[in-house]
Amino acid sequence: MNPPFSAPEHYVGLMSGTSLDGIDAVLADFENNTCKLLHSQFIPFDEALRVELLALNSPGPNELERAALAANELSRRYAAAIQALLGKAEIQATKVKAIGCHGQTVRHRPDLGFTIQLANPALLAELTNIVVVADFRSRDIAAGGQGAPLVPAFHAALFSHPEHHRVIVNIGGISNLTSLPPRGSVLGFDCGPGNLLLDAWTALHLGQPYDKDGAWAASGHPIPELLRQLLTEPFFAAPPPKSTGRDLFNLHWLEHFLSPDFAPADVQATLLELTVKGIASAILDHCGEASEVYLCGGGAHNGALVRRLKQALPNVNIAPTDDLGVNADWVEAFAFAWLARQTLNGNAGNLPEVTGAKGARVLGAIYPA
Ligand SMILES: Nc1ncnc2c1ncn2[C@@H]1O[C@H](COP(=O)(O)OP(=O)(O)OP(=O)(O)O)[C@@H](O)[C@H]1O
Ligand SMILES: CC(=O)N[C@H]1[C@@H]2OC[C@@H](O2)[C@@H](O)[C@@H]1O[C@H](C)C(=O)O
Repeated sequence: MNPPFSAPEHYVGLMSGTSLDGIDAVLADFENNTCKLLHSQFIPFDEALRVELLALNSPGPNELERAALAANELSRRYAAAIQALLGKAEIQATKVKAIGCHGQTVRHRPDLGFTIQLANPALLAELTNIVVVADFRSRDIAAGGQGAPLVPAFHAALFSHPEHHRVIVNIGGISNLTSLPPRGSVLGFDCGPGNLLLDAWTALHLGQPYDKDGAWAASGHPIPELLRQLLTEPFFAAPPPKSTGRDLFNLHWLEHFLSPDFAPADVQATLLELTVKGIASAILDHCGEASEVYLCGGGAHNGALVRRLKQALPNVNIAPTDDLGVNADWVEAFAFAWLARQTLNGNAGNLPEVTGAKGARVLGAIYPA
């Protein structure tokens, strides 16, 4: 039955992920419990902020102060992204119920009981005059969970099908999947690296931020012995719940396995295979009955990667989430708009069966307008 009246329920979702490419902002409407993506805006990081955020992923001098300053700078960029988004949408800030602000992950150590997403939500509330919900992951970790991935609850709400077993795969800096069987519980976990090693190797050797369409990787030949070595990383075989980040998968990790004899293009081809293998094995080992795989995140634009994934999974249909009505570039930011609404409504945002938390929890902290 429809409620007696309905009104738009506008939320903003903000995501700046492990790829460190920039800020994704979306305006969503959840009127009548539907999920509609209305507008989107991407703002790339300028080089200085990108370099500083990357540096803050590892221990360094004076990092407390630098982290606080970077959080302030990031929040000013978030506010600018929201201003552009609302301008495009011709919507006043007063019409937005809340901003779901993921922040910038610079450490993710659920094993040590913490995760850090840089942001200054108080400054963001001050600059936008909109309620901000932030720090979504800490409560799940406090409840014994991984604090990630959090998007599976949103994937379940938006993409489940009564008969088809669907898997949603996000290929961002890290790749993560959500398995949505028609019956039975949702499964979700990080699969391993998505684009972040491919990006780092491309930056090192070509001076470009990423390998467009996977063309450089496609020009090389995977090195079987290197791939075998990389796959000995225990994260790949570990059972879910599991999550990871730059704390593990970074250039230092890769360097342990490299030999000066390897041609850079062949290493890139091997890194592409590593991403493919991480995703394909996760699906084959944990989502056996799945017939449909939908891709989102920037990796969905990497033609070479998608081609190899299709070869590795010949028995499933692979398509972008655009085929389910949501542009592959905006799924994560959309999820954080949805998670903010869950929080304001006093509803849980995590799925304990995914993160391993002791129970369902209302996530995040609310900063009034
Ligand atoms: N045309 C393309 N060809 C190859 N790779 C691409 C292309 N477009 C985007 N990408 C990759 O996608 C990345 C950005 O992906 P995305 O925006 O999903 O990352 P993210 O938000 O940081 O992700 P996450 O939080 O899930 O780790 C880029 O760094 C690049 O590696
Ligand atoms: C700690 C952290 O920021 N994790 C991110 C990251 O990027 C992809 C993958 O690793 C996923 O676990 C998560 O993001 C998405 C939005 C999530 O929580 O579902």
